[in-house]
Amino acid sequence: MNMAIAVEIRNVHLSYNTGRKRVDVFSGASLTISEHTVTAIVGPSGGGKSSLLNLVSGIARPDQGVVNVLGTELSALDDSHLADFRAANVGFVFQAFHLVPHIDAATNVALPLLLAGESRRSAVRQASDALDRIGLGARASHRPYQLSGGEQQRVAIARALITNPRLLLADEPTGSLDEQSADVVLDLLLQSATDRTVLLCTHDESVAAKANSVVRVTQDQVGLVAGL
Ligand SMILES: Nc1ncnc2c1ncn2[C@@H]1O[C@H](COP(=O)(O)OP(=O)(O)OP(=O)(O)O)[C@@H](O)[C@H]1O
Repeated sequence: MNMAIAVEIRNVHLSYNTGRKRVDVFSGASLTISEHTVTAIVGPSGGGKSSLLNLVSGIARPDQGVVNVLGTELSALDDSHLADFRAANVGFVFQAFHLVPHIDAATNVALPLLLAGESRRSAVRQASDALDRIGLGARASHRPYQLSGGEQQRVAIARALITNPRLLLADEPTGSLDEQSADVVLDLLLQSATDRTVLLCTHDESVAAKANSVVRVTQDQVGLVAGL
């Protein structure tokens, strides 16, 4: 099968400098991810899973090497163009949901559209439709603290997808959920891959087993262990 490439990482070196101490995370990592696939990123704590997502989103810049995302070489973009690229192409889901606490679910989902300049009326209508589609229509006017963890994560996914990004990055999206809620959230993420490329970090083997590909990240090594 000839698939387009969504992410290409070539000979990437990444280190963090904290005072006098330097942490080398990647020393020549390479990886290719096909479009419209779900890739699980697994590996030990501290191995570099979040760092890999940060490279792909441009939040972390490599010391050396190429990070090409959706055909764009990220090192060619300055911070402002990188922020535009991210807003247009990348959705994020985090383990801790990161919903804004004092606004309701519909407004949380509408936020990326409001930030992109859409009218409040149109943004909230689209957000309410998105919540309907994932079975949370009746919760649209609830604030995050009035929702279960699984419901909050579904709201966070709706928010990440509201701009229809080509790439969805999820960092331990099921890590703080019970098994049943985790299954619902994972299904939502998997379904979303029909229209986009999904990368998710996970400690959970059963989550990784549902992905198309599994990438193992250990200190200094990034490698495809299964899949496309
Ligand atoms: N901002 C930073 N400054 C210094 N070191 C950092 C920074 N961010 C991450 N590191 C270090 O880089 C290495 C990789 O961290 P990273 O968070 O990418 O790992 P991870 O696989 O996602 O870990 P976990 O599963 O525990 O979340 C670790 O040794 C970590 O301590």
